[in-house]
Amino acid sequence: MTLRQLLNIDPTNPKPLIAVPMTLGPSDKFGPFAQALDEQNPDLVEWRADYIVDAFSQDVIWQEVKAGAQAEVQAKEVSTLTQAKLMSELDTARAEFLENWPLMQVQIVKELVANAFQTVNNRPLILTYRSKAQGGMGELDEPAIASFLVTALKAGFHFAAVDLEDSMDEGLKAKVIEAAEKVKTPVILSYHDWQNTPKDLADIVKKMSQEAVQVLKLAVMPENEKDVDFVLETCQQMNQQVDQDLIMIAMGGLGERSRIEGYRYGSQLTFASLGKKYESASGQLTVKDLLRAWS
Ligand SMILES: O=C1C[C@@](O)(C(=O)O)C[C@@H](O)[C@@H]1O
Repeated sequence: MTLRQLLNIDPTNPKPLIAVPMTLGPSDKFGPFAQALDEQNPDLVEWRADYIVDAFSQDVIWQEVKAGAQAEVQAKEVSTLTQAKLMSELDTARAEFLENWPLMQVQIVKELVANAFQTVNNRPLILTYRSKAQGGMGELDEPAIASFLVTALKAGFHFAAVDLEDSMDEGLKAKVIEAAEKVKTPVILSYHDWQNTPKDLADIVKKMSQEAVQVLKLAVMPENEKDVDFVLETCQQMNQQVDQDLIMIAMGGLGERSRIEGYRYGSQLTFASLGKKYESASGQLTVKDLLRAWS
């Protein structure tokens, strides 16, 4: 099944799918992004949740709750001794907070997900949380990332696909895959190398294909034109050998042509940006430049 068929997006169109990243943080304006989306109308949006979710992590929210409680105590006209006593009660408050956190987290994630779907006007949305180690902005640890993804998948909105980092702990990966299966959301297993183009790229693809996922995505950094050819040729070759749909990208300026020509080698989706300020990886073209290159 092609990726277009799998995601049920205009299955007869011979061109690859175009996905634009939504890289909005808590203080960014969502309106201009939504407007650019309407104008450029890509097939999918990739919600890069790592740009926003960390601002609502357990740690951050606790610091806010604590600061609020401290300010309240300080505003009270009580003796220093009473103030000290009230402050010491913060420990109990912390324990209560931790107990309530799972429910709070569900509520927070629901609101973030609802907001993401509203911004993209219910277009097909890929759920992605990219960790710093894999070139993203996210600093949550792996259990927190897995918990976020599972909670987001269960939030009552249908994601077109969920991105899962191949480097994640096997047990946690299995939890996300299980949650995705339950809500019938395909999983894109992702591998990134921001430094090199690994010589054993084909073996990496084969190993990734052992997982119970529907799509494999590999984005690597080429050092020369040969590396770009190597990525494209490996994509073509692996298409014959693995069941999953493939997305293979050579990043950086050198790799630009892989984003334009990749589909001729069987790469079924290409990432492009709604404008330079929204790009999520080096070498990404704007949707306009990509369409120009194809015309
Ligand atoms: O994995 C990828 C591919 C990507 O890194 C790129 O090179 O276009 C962009 C990311 O947003 C996406 O999650």
